[in-house]
Amino acid sequence: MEMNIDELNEKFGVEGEVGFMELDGELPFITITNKYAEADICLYGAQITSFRPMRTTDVLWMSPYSVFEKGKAIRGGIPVCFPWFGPHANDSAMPQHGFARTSMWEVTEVDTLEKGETYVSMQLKSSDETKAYWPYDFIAELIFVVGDSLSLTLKVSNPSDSAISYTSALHTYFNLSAIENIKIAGLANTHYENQLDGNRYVQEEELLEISEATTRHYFDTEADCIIHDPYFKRDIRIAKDGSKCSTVWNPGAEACEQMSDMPNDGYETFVCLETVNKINDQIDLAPGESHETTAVISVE
Ligand SMILES: O=P(O)(O)OC[C@H]1O[C@H](O)[C@H](O)[C@@H](O)[C@@H]1O
Repeated sequence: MEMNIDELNEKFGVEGEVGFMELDGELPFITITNKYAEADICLYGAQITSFRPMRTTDVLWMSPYSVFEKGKAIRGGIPVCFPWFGPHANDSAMPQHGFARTSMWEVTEVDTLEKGETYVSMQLKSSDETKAYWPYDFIAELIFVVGDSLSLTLKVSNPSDSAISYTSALHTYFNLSAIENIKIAGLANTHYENQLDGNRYVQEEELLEISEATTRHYFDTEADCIIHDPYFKRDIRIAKDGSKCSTVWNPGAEACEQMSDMPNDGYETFVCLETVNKINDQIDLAPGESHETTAVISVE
């Protein structure tokens, strides 16, 4: 049973730190304020839409034209793509990026950790509704730790007695001063598939700069990536675990114009650098197994 705002506040609210409210329409959000940062997480999609370490501008980009309506994906923050990332493998009628981002998640725990960070866990379990898209049993948990860094972990468990396989992404939209100002470190000498021409390449440049529509899926990337943004005077570091694939996406001007939930110049102020399990890193879970994918985002 879905809990209402009063019930959520009663059960999980923490005076002065964690509250529940309807923001941007009728969708319920968790709002977090602690000594390190502020953050907003929507229960629809378990999607964090804002992470503001103290005295810095938002690390996450949100489209001002995003819709906040059940049945539609929220544009910005960190959508969770699961149990598939990208189009469905063999049925084009299925939703792009799976159903996790358009499902209501249940809050299972809220806690204040020893050093004052806020811990939130949310859960999405298989149901008749999810089985209409994907006929398997699963338990997905998304665990956030909001401190001076933001950590999120997608843990997927297989409670059934047959194997399951999935792909996923923590599809992070980073807020930039401007796309032409940034350089991304951490991807040099790695192989990638360019989704826009279907070919595979090696990135020879030390630093990636983005000057046109870009959709690259990098393999065997386990190192930290750093987005240097000199005009915002910050470096954003993305460390990860349990993921060997990273996707870099920016739609560029032309594709951006086609997207109704993004202003025409939206592409100028974000880049998606996504923590992915796909291509050579699909996850296969035997009965009883689980897998954790973690991204830790910090500002330097
Ligand atoms: O528009 P969405 O369904 O949210 O997808 C946005 C983008 O997500 C990923 O980065 C894919 O690689 C892109 O091909 C896609 O355009």
